Amino acid sequence: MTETSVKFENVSVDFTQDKQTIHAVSNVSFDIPAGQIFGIAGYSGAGKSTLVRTINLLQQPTSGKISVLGHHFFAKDDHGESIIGTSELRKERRKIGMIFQHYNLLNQKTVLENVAFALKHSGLKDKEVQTKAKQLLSDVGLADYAKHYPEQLSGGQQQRVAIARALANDPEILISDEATSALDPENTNQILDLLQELNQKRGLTVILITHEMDAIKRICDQVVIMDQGKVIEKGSLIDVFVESTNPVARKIVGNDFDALSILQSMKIDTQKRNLVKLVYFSQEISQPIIVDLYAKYQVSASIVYADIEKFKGQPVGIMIVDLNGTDDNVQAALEYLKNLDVQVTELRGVTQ
Ligand SMILES: Nc1ncnc2c1ncn2[C@@H]1O[C@H](COP(=O)(O)OP(=O)(O)OP(=O)(O)O)[C@@H](O)[C@H]1O
Repeated sequence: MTETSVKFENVSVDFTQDKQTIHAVSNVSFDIPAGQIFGIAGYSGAGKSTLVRTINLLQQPTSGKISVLGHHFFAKDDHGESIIGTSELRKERRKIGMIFQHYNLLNQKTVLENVAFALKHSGLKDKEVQTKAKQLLSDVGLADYAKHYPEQLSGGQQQRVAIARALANDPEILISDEATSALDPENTNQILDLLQELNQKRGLTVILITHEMDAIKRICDQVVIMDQGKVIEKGSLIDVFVESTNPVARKIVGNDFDALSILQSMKIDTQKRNLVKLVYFSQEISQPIIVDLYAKYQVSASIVYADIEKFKGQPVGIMIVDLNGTDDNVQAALEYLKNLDVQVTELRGVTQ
């Protein structure tokens, strides 16, 4: 398996409408590592769907370069254009499954027939098709629903059928474009957990396009935030949700972890106080930190703000503390915290 599943290099997509040019995607470059759950988030109209449609060339870029699973798919610059051949593209597209907000199931066919339909060109014999389709339904938790018709199923169950169908050709990449947007919170979480299970069991790369930040926080390893066609933030969940200082990205991901917004809302004067933000990755660590700082360095730490959030099931804590002690002791205490793998950001003067 290649290490990078999708590589975008300076990808742009323009549309012309009523003689106006819409820059739906502008000069986007990033890699999606194989085997990850990779989120692409942003407001409606940010360019997310257009960008992911370039992966399997359902949408041809205006310029830029795209490689998928180590294969060159498309390149266009001032010197010319090169595009993967039609038959090779057809073959490669089988490695890319897609699910959408709309399930697009055939209502006159049973659930099993819907999945079997996707195996029509697989070269398998009828019996093998039936066996594989049944296995796929079992993989998505619908073993008992083979003979049902789509309309007899809930939205969440129908999306499971769509997932089974998308997995029919054993893809290496599954693109989920707002697949949970029409579902209630419980069904949303069940579908997200299924995507995570498929990622873990099959090594499937999942590309999750969504405007729902809770979905990203629940299962993604990395995320890019798009706004007006551009990537404005990218990195791990901690990089984006906790450490980002990009004002638009902050608005999109929320302010729960943003020290600046927290301090502004509390009207705290950061000029006069020795405030630091501590981000740590274990629930148990907060109490010992405070006690240790005093015991080891005679630095008292009053808690201004504390919160714990789960990122991909792992609790992450954020505290803003006001440190009091001699300058040397405060510096020694900060070094001690950094050695404990606590991310330390000094906040003196962040609010003016
Ligand atoms: N075929 C098209 N012709 C003209 N404009 C388009 C076309 N497809 C998309 N756009 C425009 O490109 C921009 C990006 O749209 P896109 O659907 O990629 O955004 P998005 O982030 O996926 O949002 P949403 O979740 O609402 O679909 C929007 O301004 C949209 O109106």
